[in-house]
Amino acid sequence: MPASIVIATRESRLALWQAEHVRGRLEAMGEQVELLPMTTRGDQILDRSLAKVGGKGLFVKELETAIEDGRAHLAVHSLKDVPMTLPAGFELAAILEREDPRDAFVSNEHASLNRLPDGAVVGTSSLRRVVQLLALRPDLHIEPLRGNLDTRLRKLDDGGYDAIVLAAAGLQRLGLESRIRARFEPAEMLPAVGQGALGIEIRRDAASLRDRVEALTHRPTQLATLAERAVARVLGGSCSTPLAAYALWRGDELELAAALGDPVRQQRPLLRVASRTRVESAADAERFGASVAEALVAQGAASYLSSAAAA
Ligand SMILES: NCc1[nH]cc(CCC(=O)O)c1CC(=O)O
Repeated sequence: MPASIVIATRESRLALWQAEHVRGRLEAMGEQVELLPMTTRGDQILDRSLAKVGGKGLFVKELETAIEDGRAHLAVHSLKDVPMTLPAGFELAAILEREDPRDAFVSNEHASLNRLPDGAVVGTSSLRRVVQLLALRPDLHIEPLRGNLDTRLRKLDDGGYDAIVLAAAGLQRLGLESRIRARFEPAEMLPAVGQGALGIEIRRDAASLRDRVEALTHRPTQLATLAERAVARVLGGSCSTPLAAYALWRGDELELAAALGDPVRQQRPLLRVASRTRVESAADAERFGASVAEALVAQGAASYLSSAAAA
């Protein structure tokens, strides 16, 4: 019996829930597991938009250092926070079954986006959510909203916003489902790449650990999210790119939808692509995602993306 597996985790309630969830799954397979909680730069910086301070990688870097140093063996991430290309020497050893991928409308006074009064204030710092909210309701005032889930809910309750938008999966994991007033259908608010799924990161040279962990992979989620991640990778997306991509199984075919907004001219019409094909392997999924990215390029994605570079 090998020694216990150490999971490096952020200390937010959501990160701890996710790490505990994976601990439970591994223990059910007979593994011994310990958690190593740590604070990351991304958790410390709450006053600036993530896009400006270095992106989502900020939440991941310290965890990777702990794995590199041998203080921990793996990290559990919300897949949507994992950069499209991992640093050399790391890989995703498992992708767990996706939970609710949708975005949630959260408000104390209002039942849904459609019922918000003209000019209402909606909180989100996600450019993906901003451009899709404005496409649905050009009258809205969007205000930045950062912090972990509890912080964002407190800022709503303090009266700074009429409504906020959060991932349903995060709220559900923390037992905060009752805060959800409405769920957006993917057709109106397309989820982020990987939203609702968990990924397990290990060192690429940890072959025996990979063998022990990869049994947690849910193959349909893995293929769907590989396709989504390929869209973002081919477009060269970062978190300053208002990109959404969501893949859904229809029998043995994968249906992949993607939407791209302009990060600067946020009212510009979104570019949208939806396509469906048979997917049987990781290579199929990545090719499919790349073809959807190419379709966005054919619609003029470059002019949307160069807006980000100029900003
Ligand atoms: N960006 C932060 C983040 N990363 C993962 C989730 C939710 C859980 C998930 O999507 O798996 C959230 C909160 C949110 O976007 O509202």
